[in-house]
Amino acid sequence: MELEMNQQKHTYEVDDARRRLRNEVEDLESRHRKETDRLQRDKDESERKTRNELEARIDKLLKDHNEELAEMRKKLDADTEAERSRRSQEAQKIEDEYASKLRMAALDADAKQREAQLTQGELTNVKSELDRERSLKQGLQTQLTEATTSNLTLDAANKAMREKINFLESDSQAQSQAFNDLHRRMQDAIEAAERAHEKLRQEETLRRKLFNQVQELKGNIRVMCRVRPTHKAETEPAQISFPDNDTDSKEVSILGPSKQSATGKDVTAAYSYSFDRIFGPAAQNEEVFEEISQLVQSALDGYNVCIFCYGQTGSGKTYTMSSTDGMIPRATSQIWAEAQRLQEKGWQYKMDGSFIEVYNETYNDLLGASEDLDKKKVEVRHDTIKKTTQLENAVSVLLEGPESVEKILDTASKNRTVAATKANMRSSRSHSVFILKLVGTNSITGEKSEGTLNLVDLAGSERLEHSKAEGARLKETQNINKSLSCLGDVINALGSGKENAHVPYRNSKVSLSLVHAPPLPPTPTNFI
Ligand SMILES: Nc1ncnc2c1ncn2[C@@H]1O[C@H](COP(=O)(O)OP(=O)(O)OP(=O)(O)O)[C@@H](O)[C@H]1O
Repeated sequence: MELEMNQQKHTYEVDDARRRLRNEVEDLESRHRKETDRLQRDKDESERKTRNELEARIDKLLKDHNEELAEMRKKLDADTEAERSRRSQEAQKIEDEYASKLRMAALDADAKQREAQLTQGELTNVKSELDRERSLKQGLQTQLTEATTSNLTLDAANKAMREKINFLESDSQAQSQAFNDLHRRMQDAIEAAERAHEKLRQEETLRRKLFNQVQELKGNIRVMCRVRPTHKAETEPAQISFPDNDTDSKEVSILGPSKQSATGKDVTAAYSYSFDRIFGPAAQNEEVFEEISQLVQSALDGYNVCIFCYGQTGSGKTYTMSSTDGMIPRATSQIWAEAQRLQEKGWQYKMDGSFIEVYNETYNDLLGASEDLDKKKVEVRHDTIKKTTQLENAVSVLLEGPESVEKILDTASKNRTVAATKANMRSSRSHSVFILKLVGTNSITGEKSEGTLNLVDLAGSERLEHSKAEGARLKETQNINKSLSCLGDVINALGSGKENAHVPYRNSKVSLSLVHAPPLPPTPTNFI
């Protein structure tokens, strides 16, 4: 029992010892674990510190290294730059030396070339001197030969002269008589030529007078009619006949529309008109000009000539007046040629040309600047004391040859084109007046003449009721009709034949622009 109890006690003690041991082991293990953890932490901390220190050292080392590198690079750059500038200075020096050597060489070459040129010049001089000497020698030789020949000729002439002198001496009285006769005859011939010239001048004055008397006898006012050819577009042209086409060419007959008479017959009325001259559709501008060229001549003789073209729109007024072979170019070239011819007879002419447009009873200068159209105020002024008429504010061109006329017509045509863009059909709705002033003086006879040639292209003459015009067009048509009717009054007054009859020039701008001659009203004026 005691054994059992000892055994049990021993078991308890062993168990207790075991338990204690186990606890101690566990305690030891836990302390060991804690110690291991602490050690591990310490180790980690120490490693981290070491790593940080290492990294900081590496960074510092790297920074130091980079700085060192940058320093070295800077130094290297500076060294390189210094080396480069030293090298470029050296190169520049070499270049300068080379350039100066080149300059020297060029100067040398120039000097050599100049020397060569001088030598060449000298050589040429020597050559030309040699040539001169040669030709001098040749000339001298020729002269010598000629002198020898002329010596022989002179000898022969001398001999002949001696013989002649001998002959003349024997007949000198007869010779001097013949010479005196010849001299007298020559004086007579000179005097006869002088008389003939004088007579010619008198004849010219007489011719002028008679020529213009003939013109006046033909009528101061002449009315001619030109019928233009039918246009293709005209489907029902008027039936016109020319009964005396082969003789006088003064009659024209127009067939009216056919109507039924009271007896039921178709009758066609014929309307006949007579003029001073009729030009049919085949007539060319040349033929028309032949008829008026005598009037143009009168203008040179100091008369005032007006040539009008009147008719409805499209009837051929501009074609007759201003086409390239129309009356204006033809008249001016005839005047130019005639003025040249009259120079022989002592006449000198000054010719001034102006070209104006009368639109809506206002003057426009067709030779002025196109931008001045409808802006610049052109006026006609009469000086009743000086008995002169002036176009104020309008360009007047001195005619220095037929080409000046071309220039005038060209400028006028350009201005008319500009005007046409302002108002459609404006050229048909305006009158244009070409004015040529001709002032002549005769230095031999002392005569003077002052004439004017007016070539007028009138506006189209539509009837108001036919034109169906309204607004601006109505105003234009009224102005045209008024001016044409006033012009008719002027022509009637001039044609009345009454002396001192009042001529209403001032009632319209177009007639006013045609009064040019001193005294007012003008000296014989011819109209077509
Ligand atoms: N005799 C002619 N021979 C050939 N063609 C002509 C003749 N007359 C006129 N013409 C032609 O008829 C057309 C009208 O003529 P033009 O322009 O001269 O008429 P106008 O009377 O001046 O008209 P407007 O009053 O409109 O200015 C033009 O094409 C012109 O070339």
